[in-house]
Amino acid sequence: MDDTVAALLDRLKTRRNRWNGHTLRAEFAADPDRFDRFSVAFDDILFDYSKTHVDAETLALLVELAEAADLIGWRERKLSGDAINTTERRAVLHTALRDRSRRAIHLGDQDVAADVASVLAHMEDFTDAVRSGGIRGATGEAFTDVVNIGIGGSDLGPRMAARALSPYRDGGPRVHYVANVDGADLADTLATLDPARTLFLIASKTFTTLETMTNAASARAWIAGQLGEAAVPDHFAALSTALDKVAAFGVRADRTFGFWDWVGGRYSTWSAIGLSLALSIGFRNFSAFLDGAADMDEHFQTAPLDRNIPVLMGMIGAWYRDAWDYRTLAVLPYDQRLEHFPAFLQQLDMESNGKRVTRDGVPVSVPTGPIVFGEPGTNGQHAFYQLLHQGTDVVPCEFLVACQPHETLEGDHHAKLVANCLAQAEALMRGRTEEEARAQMLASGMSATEADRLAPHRTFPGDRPSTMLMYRKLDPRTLGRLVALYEHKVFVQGVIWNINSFDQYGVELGKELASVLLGAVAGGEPLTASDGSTAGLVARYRAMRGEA
Ligand SMILES: O=P(O)(O)OC[C@H]1O[C@](O)(CO)[C@@H](O)[C@@H]1O
Repeated sequence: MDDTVAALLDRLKTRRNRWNGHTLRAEFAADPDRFDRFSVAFDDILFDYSKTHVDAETLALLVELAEAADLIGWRERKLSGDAINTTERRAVLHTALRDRSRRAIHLGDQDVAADVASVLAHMEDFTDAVRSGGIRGATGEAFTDVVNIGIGGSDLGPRMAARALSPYRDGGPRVHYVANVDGADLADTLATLDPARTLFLIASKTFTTLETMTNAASARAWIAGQLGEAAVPDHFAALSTALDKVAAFGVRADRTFGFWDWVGGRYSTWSAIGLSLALSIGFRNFSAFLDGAADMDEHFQTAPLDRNIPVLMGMIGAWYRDAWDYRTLAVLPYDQRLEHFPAFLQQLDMESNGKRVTRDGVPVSVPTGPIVFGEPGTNGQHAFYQLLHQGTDVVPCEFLVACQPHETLEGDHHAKLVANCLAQAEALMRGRTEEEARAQMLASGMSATEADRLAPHRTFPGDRPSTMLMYRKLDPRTLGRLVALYEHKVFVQGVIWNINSFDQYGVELGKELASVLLGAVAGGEPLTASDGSTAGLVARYRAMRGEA
């Protein structure tokens, strides 16, 4: 890590001491303008960070840190197509997938904008034809169901977005997502489907991933078994960079949607990998989703650092991770249709920034990415919020909430939802002192002895930080903005930590060992290199199946 960056991180650690014996609650009491000073709006999205331990001086230090880490330079290098994924020697150009200005970028002989436009046009034609019944299955039936077979980045983004934007389906096909190699995933999905009306999308950047290839082979066998081998080409499309492997699987060229090695898996929803989403919500809505991301790209590129939402989110996260040693991050959407957003962010954040060496391969000197988890509110309130409020670990929280619902139900669902969201953030920050807890119990008529006994249990330490993203409505454009916002946030943190956010070697060792173990698990081949525990478990597994 650069000396200036390290010195600034040290100054931030010292700055943290300002909060010893001082609380956010006191800060709000002393500063009636705190919300205005520590919130920023970008069109329909408001980012409120006034409930974090940021003050004017800390904000200035965080901006200085971003500048010292050369965030602006890295942002430019990324956009220009430099190979900033240094380990894999690849450009990182997912922003080009939604760049409506079609800014010219050439990678060697490749005209990136032209290639993106051509695949998008193909996706649009296909989407329109499937949705209108122009493209049908082998028996002449229109497609009512689309099954995306993919995992990781080839699953989580489109799955999350299709659920989030389900009100925009407008007669489009139902979309299903099969990821797990556990046969239960595919079998349970197939049980609900009519093969004559089902279209499969095999989504895999590499077209080698064990889970996806296993599920694709079984889906292919299911169609061949139900409709005959000749029906297979009519019921499959593929989304991949590995066009030769797609052809070998038997997918027709006109059903093949390509993308490129400069699109990372977890950043690929904007590419052909988003086809299931486009089929679900129609291409016009898919375009609005891309436009929303482009809006956020523009904001990230042009807004001053201290008014730049992804920069602020990234820097605040880095401040809590490095100066406060907070190890986790809860993402809490008060928006049921964002139920898959935490899982999507787990891959985006943890696969990107779960790194222990710098770009130069030396151990990092500060903690990197947090453990990300979350659930939609209000459900999470009845599960793990106890720990958020009274546990021994402080968990910074990111709340998300829409101002307008899609529903027009009787009753006050949305007002109750929003009241709960705001209340949780307030409760985490404000807390309740032991005196307040005791006074409340006495006021309710409880005896002094009982109030004394219960007071420690009913005390909330408070001063627990959270941010709030409040947006008008979860429509395609806003979802595009939110997803791009988090992409940039993760990038910002990778720059501060001087790590490569765009490789994922950490997933490989387990995959390699699984392929070694498969022979022993499935066929009883001798285990030569495994430890005693693994060998014992394999033996037990085979014995339980009567195969030993
Ligand atoms: O799209 P593919 O090549 O099947 O890969 C799926 C996922 O596997 C990973 O390589 C590792 O989990 C992810 O980065 C990727 O999104």
